[in-house]
Amino acid sequence: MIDELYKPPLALLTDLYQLTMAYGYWKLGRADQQAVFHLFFRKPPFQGGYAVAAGLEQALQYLQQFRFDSSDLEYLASLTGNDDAPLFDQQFLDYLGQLRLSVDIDAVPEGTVVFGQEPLLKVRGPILQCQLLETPLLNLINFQTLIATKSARITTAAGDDPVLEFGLRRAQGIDGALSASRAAYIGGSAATSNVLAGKLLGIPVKGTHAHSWVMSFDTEAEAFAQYAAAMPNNCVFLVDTYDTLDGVRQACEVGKQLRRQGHEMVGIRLDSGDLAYLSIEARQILDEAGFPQAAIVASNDIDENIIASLKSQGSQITIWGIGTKLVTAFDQPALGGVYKLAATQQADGTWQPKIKLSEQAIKTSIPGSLQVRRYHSDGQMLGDMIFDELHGVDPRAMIVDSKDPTRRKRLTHFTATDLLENVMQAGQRVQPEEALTAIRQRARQQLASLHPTIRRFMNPHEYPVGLDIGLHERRDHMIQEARQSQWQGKERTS
Ligand SMILES: Nc1ncnc2c1ncn2[C@@H]1O[C@H](COP(=O)(O)OP(=O)(O)OP(=O)(O)O)[C@@H](O)[C@H]1O
Ligand SMILES: O=P(O)(O)OC[C@H]1O[C@H](OP(=O)(O)OP(=O)(O)O)[C@H](O)[C@@H]1O
Ligand SMILES: O=C(O)c1cccnc1
Ligand SMILES: [Mg+2]
Repeated sequence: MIDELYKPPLALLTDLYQLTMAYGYWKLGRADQQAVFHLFFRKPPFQGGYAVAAGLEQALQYLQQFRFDSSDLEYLASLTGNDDAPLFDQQFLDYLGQLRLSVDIDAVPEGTVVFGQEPLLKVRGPILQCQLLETPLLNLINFQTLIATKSARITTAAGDDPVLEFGLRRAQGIDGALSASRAAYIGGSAATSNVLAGKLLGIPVKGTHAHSWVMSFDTEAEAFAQYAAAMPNNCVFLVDTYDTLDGVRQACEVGKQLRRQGHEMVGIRLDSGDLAYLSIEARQILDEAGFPQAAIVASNDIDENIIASLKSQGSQITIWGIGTKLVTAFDQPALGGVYKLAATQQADGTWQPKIKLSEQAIKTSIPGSLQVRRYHSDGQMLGDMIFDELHGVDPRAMIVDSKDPTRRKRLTHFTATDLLENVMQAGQRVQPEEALTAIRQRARQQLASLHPTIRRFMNPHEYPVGLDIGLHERRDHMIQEARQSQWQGKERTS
């Protein structure tokens, strides 16, 4: 069953409406019309000030295996419309059978800190292909970006203390667990309890023991002693099965025996009760017993806000075990990333920018073939400019806030980097897989170069992101024109 579910090709892992549109383009002879789509989110998750991009590697792997096999085509042939006739012509299904991706993709590298409205991915190629990819790309990028961001918040709160990701049992199924472990690691967690994620993705694995181990013996002292005998080099004793502080004393006794045998107890784990009070008391007991280096691991429904609170209470926790709240992104379980058409090529070869209007300014799309230019100075990120590569950057070097055009900022005399890099050309991957450790390091470095007020959990300072002033003016013009033609249309029909 698991093998069957995840066996490529996975071209059917899309919404049916992508195939109904693909069919329409094919019938109209427009399948190969060139188009540009952008994948972006509008607002960072968790009411925060930033997000950490993740999931590109899995997206590229998806694209590399993309094709419809005969069983996919047989299934599509079985679909019918409301007249019970087949939904798709056989010639279209033959076309899908032959289809190989020829799109170009530019993407921000994983681990990049990104903001609302900025394309994380730009797909350029035949409109039929671009459209089919909307759903799988969103599926693959939205979730990992969400979890990498949650992990960045949690690890920021933890500071120099390691965060262990313990989420497998609460994750959204098998793939939800594996991709959450990967994204959590990108966002800064130090290890996972998920052994399969360790094997498949090379993430360090860590584990202590559960209450059941203690409960299976007559006494806690015996449980710790037997655990130490079995695994003297990995002793983190869970001390809260009966009486937490008594448990810490028992752990110290076994720690002393271990030391006599030439091993050192790693620490203890607290999994209930007042974690500030208990960690402070536990620290004192451990120190007095000669274990000032022993770690105090804490788990139990912890998130970034609880970490911050515990730290402000002077807690002595040194390692954080975080499951549910991390891998389910508990307080915001989905990132609202979207994938929008932004330009099409005309018969004469020129590109026509496309715009979608909305009552809400933030939902009016940004037309063109976009790139993001990031300005920095002295290791600090200062602002991002979204510009249209078809026009280049306006010499006025000014960004305009797309939500409030009165807010403008000049960006000159700084170093600039363009964030989107070419990762796929004519359907072929052109960048090798990046090491997860390098991606994690990129996230770490970029988070460090963000002003702390932007990293704040509550009501963060807004990082300056704006449209190149030329792009802003062209977009504004398109908005006015689109509104006007709508009014004229209404007048004609009324
Ligand atoms: N000092 C503290 N300050 C703020 N939050 C805390 C503090 N100590 C523990 N917490 C958090 O409070 C919540 C306590 O949850 P709950 O009442 O379900 O746990 P418990 O009764 O201590 O343990 P359990 O039910 O697992 O035996 C957890 O989310 C925990 O992380
Ligand atoms: O709390 P999380 O952040 O999800 O971390 C993982 C939790 O999983 C384990 O217990 P489990 O929740 O299975 O049982 P318990 O709550 O009864 O200890 C562990 O003891 C943690 O409490
Ligand atoms: O190793 C642990 O302590 C652990 C692993 C998974 C879930 N909770 C705790
Ligand atoms: Mg629990």
